[in-house]
Amino acid sequence: MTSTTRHFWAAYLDDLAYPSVSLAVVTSILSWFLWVVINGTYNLYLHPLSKFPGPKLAAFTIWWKIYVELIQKKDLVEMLFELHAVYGDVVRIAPNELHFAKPSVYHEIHSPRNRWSKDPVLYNAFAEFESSFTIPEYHRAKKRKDILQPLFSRKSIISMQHLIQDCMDQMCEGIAKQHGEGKSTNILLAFRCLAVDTITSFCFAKPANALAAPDFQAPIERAMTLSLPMVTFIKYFPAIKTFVAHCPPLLVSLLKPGLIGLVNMRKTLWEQVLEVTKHPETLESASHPIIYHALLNPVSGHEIPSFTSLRDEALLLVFAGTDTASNTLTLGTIHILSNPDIHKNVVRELLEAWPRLDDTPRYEALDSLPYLRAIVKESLRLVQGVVTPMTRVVPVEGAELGGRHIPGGTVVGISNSFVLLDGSIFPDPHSFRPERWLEPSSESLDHWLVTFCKGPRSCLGVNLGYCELFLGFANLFRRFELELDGVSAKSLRWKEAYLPHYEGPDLYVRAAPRSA
Ligand code: HEM
Repeated sequence: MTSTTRHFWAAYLDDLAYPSVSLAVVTSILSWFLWVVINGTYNLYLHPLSKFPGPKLAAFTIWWKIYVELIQKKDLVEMLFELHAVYGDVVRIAPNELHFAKPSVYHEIHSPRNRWSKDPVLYNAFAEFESSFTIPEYHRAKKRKDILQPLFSRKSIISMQHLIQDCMDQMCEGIAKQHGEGKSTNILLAFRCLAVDTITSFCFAKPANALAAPDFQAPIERAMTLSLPMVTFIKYFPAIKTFVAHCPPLLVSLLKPGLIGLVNMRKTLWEQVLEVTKHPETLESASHPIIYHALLNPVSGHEIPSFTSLRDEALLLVFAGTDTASNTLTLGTIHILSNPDIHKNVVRELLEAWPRLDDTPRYEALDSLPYLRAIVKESLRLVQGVVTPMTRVVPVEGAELGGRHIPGGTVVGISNSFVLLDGSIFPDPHSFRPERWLEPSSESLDHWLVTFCKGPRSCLGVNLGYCELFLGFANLFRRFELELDGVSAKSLRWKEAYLPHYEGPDLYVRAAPRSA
């Protein structure tokens, strides 16, 4: 024993005789260490998942995954591809979590027959209270989604498409104005502003007015961009979420000035919730049906959500509908402009279907254009929607996945990337090839287009999403002659932050308005 260790133990034994703060600290650390070792040993050798392959450290402790994501700053999905190459189709990536690689397992996990819960660890990171997105249990989430579903049905979207077209018109005016000033357009910013105004005008009849910001530099856009990467931290350290949610606006603006747009947006949404809950009669003055008509309707036989839950529902809808749609439009636009043949084909089809610029076609007409349809699908495929595995919890009785029995309580997932980038389903999967959706056998591909997820927890906003994509591509490519300004499809770089989070250079596009 060295003299230092001798000294430590002597002090420790002294403390035992005369308990003190230092004794409490040392005892807590030793107990914690002992607990980690006992728990880790149980996880390795006795846990129901101990027979599944994977890195030993991942099986031992959740800290391995935290280390990879937060310290190494590696994308989880990138690591998953590496792990499957070593360990095969099923990998244990945390003490109680399995990830699968076979695309067929996607339809087993997200089967319409399943009533599985969402994994609370992941989904609690998104909001403090309940919303259709974050309620873990199927039955409770279904009740909430059933209330909202009619508003987001295809019929409802078709009847309210003028709201979306109004946002398109405003975006196109902004782009034309930039052209008039001799500027190129940052197309990602333009689409983000478009998406946030569309969702806020559709859901609340209160557009965020992001499209009115000069050069699409809207504070709300900036704030949403800054806040998304926080999800990766918050899922492991949920206390951060509570801190941020209760932080006085002044402190937020001092700590992270970019987040002030979010503070303002929350304030606006919450004031509306306060107004409609206190004075439901104000809903009569709304210009069209909004989410509160459904959520606060006592005759529908549903429980009326609490004030806090309504608040979080509103905020989550804005987040769910903004980056998803704008990422898809951006990725598609940059790929189309990087491929002259694809560009020519889509413009030719649009000029035929939309001969006079003043006669803007309706969504139903655009939806039937085969090449535009192929563009929309290929953009959805390559953008992938959500890249982090959308984890679900296997019910107590266990389940068969990929031909193996999975014990009840296991957290299971398969990232969208393992389906949408699978070369046996989509040959040359990293290339943007709309033609793949036009080939005779392409109908069977729809089964694998999982960008909106599948099953009972699939996207509530799928119809609104499709309408935005068809109108977005059609308006941009019909109304403008476009070319890339110093970027290409190779510039597109994304980092995983649950969604793909754009990290590449600013995506400038020169957009000259067509005269007819
Ligand atoms: C291109 C556009 C969109 C894509 C690719 C997309 C994709 C997805 C995906 C993959 C999920 C499953 C998430 C998970 O379980 O972790 C989801 C769920 C959801 N989406 Fe979308 N979405 C889009 C647009 C929208 C829009 C416009 C809204 C607005 C209403 C919306 C609202 C929701 C909601 C509320 C859920 C939660 C459903 C549930 O948990 O049962 N999405 N979306």
